[in-house]
Amino acid sequence: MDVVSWFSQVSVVVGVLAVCWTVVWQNLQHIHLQQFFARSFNRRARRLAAVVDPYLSVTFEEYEGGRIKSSDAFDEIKSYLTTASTRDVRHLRAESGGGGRRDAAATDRDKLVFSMAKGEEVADTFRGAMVWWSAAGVPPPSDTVPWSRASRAERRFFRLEFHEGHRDLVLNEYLPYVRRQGRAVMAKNRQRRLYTNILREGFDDGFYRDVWTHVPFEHPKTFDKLAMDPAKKKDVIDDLDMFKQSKDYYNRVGKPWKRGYLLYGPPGTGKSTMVAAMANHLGYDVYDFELTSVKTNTDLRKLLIETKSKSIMVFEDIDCSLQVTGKRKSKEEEEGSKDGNGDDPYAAKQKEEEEDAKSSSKVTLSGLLNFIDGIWSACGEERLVVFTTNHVDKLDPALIRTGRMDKKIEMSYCDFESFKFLARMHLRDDVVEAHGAQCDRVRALLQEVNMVPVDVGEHLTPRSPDEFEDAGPCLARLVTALEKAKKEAAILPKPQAQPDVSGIVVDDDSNN
Ligand SMILES: Nc1ncnc2c1ncn2[C@@H]1O[C@H](COP(=O)(O)OP(=O)(O)OP(=O)(O)O)[C@@H](O)[C@H]1O
Ligand SMILES: [Mg+2]
Repeated sequence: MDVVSWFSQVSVVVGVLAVCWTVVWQNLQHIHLQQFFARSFNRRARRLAAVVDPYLSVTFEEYEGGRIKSSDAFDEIKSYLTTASTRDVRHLRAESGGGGRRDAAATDRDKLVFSMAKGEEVADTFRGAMVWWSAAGVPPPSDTVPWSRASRAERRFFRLEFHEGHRDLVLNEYLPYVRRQGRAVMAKNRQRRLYTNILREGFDDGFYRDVWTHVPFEHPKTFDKLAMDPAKKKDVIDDLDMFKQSKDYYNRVGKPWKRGYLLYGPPGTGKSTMVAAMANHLGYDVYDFELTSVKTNTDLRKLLIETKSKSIMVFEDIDCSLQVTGKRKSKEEEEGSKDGNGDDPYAAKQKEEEEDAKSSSKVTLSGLLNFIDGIWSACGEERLVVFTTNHVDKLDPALIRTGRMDKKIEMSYCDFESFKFLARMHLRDDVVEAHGAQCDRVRALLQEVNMVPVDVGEHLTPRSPDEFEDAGPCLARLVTALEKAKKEAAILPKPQAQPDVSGIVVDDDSNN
């Protein structure tokens, strides 16, 4: 007799016993000795069950903690089973893996990661103990909200079965081993991701599966392709490296392992590009927070809870996303109306539309401050919070004080060093030496006019294959553009330099 049919016969016997017990129990309702019989019968039934079915099981559900957060254990087990299951299982689930890593070899990019499909079972051994994993899913309860896709999703889980005699080994040693191995597999197959939060109606049903959507993160920018002052660049890279290695330090001082960066400067100076370079340098995922799509502080917290460790949380153009400009904003508005701007119907309409867009988000400054360093900010670790802005002077000082924004980096207009860097990147390594006269002219002009790196790069981009060989026309285009900008600058007032906020220290009185 094989094991399966033996078990099915045993199950029948146990089933019959269970029915008998129910009948006896119902008939004992009115008998005085009910409690005595119940206790002793239960004890014997448990012993009998242990003899006929000495197997225990542990279930790992995909969502835990009241279904707020996807379970790390579930993900780790899923990854562990990719190695254990592929040989023995007939039905597999396939996902792309490894392709999001910039260092991934071309063959890695085609790689797929397999895991067990629902209904499959696989055996595993650990120090002589045999265990069985199965993948299953149950339909959602019938009373879920009909329009919410998340709530209609199946509840997936893994079940582990093992002999009672291996209880301690499995619970205390095998499962921690599985989680460690799973994490290692996840790190190996990790496909870096760029997440975005999209507005979802009706997701507030206790099941927050879809608050983030993602695509593979494949931005090609790295620090060695970013034009900025070499000393400043080195400082940023050192700071990032230090942060990555500082787990013990953060533990020792009792601070959540995270760091805030403020990138500020005119449009086109490389702030967003710097975020991509940071993510590539650290190997982190990027969460792009679109605050205008976040309705309330509570929704912002839900988004935070669903972010994973080793990630960069970016708030682009923070001054436009939210009313974080504090009292200064209303003062400006007052001044604006005094200037008579209110008479311009086009400007008034545009302003109204902007206000409408902002008012769809009820995220407040204090909500954002709490997000950065409130009690919830400590869930997860190894994360950067990055704000970018074109108008650093408009931000509420509480938002950017040290401790919230630990490092403030100004991205500025192109200087001659940055020009040489961009010229070598876009054209040839020897371009500066080969076109000395034109480059000297560029140097002189850059001292007189401001041009952002994106524009310098655009003029230096070759427009025909010949221009790769001879950089003259590209440099000439740049010189012409700079001369034109100089003429215009002579007529228009010079743009104001960004204020220095690097050492700003502000009282923390707006976090209440
Ligand atoms: N310092 C730089 N080094 C190399 N490339 C740059 C630099 N600055 C800008 N660029 C190029 O210019 C383009 C625009 O840059 P980016 O989007 O990073 O600017 P930004 O500062 O974020 O602008 P905005 O304030 O409008 O968001 C990118 O394609 C980038 O490659
Ligand atoms: Mg940008």
